[in-house]
Amino acid sequence: MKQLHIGFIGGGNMATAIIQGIVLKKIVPNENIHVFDVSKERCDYFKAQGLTIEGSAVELAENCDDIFLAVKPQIIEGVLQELHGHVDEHHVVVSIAAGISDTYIKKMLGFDCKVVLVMPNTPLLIGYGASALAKIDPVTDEEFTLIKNIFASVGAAAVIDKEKMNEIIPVNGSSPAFIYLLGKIVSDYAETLGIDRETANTLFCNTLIGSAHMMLETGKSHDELIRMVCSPGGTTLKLMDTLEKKDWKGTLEEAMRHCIDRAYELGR
Ligand SMILES: NC(=O)C1=CN([C@@H]2O[C@H](COP(=O)(O)OP(=O)(O)OC[C@H]3O[C@@H](n4cnc5c(N)ncnc54)[C@H](OP(=O)(O)O)[C@@H]3O)[C@@H](O)[C@H]2O)C=CC1
Ligand SMILES: O=C(O)[C@@H]1CCC=N1
Repeated sequence: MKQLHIGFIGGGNMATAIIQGIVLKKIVPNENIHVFDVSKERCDYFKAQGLTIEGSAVELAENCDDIFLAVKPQIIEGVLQELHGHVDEHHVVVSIAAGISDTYIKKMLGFDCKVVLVMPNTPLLIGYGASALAKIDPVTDEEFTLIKNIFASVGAAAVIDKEKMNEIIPVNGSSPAFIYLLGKIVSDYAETLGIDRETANTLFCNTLIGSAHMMLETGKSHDELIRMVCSPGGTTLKLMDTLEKKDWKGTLEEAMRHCIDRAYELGR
């Protein structure tokens, strides 16, 4: 069987994380992973790992079966203009760009090409990612499974409807930033109370891991889990009351809404 060649246009944060998964799981030999990036530093980095460096997006399309669009949404138009006429029925175009729809990609490439939309996140870098994928006709089950396996090899992978690709962004794509901010606030405040910063960070991060496992594995509802922490007349209730008074829920919902709105603004 012909060996598959997987190409990445853009070799930044997300591409590096996805490539790491492909390399770790030996999905294809390293030389079958192709990268085109305008940054020489990124190209040198991948070359040192035995990957194939391409001189342009067009060259990459000529040498690859799967083409990952891993550049910022703001520059995707130029990349798709370049690719026009160089993508054919055998290629699968995988877009991880926030807000960019399959309709736009197909329009820019000029035909009903194969597109898979993915919203990954940076924890993929260390194998603990969470990615949402949408399968779109005429991608075959076999082609989609291969792409899904790449993301599943570096974390959790869930299939969602393509119409919800923007709505999922605050759930898994952008949420790591919010979680890191939470970690920073907790560590900063603990420090002002005379607690060693590293100790606070270790305790809080392990609390995040443990709480995530409680949500995933106990079968208990979020409310039940909250009740288990809130002793009657105790400390947690005071914490929760304050959050409620400050409309923490409303603030977070608004933040998620603005995140989605921005995806629609970036999108075409
Ligand atoms: N970061 C995240 O957490 C997530 C990002 N995404 C999506 O992933 C995509 C990439 O994001 P991210 O990895 O963070 O971005 P990065 O900026 O880290 O990576 C993009 C890379 O593409 C290079 N580049 C710029 N223009 C071109 C071009 N014309 N051809 C080839 N390469 C080019 C950039 O080089 P230079 O820096 O020199 O311009 C950079 O190395 C975005 O569309 C984003 O929406 C999705 C989910 C999560
Ligand atoms: O901030 C962004 O636009 C990208 C998409 C999700 C995470 N980072």
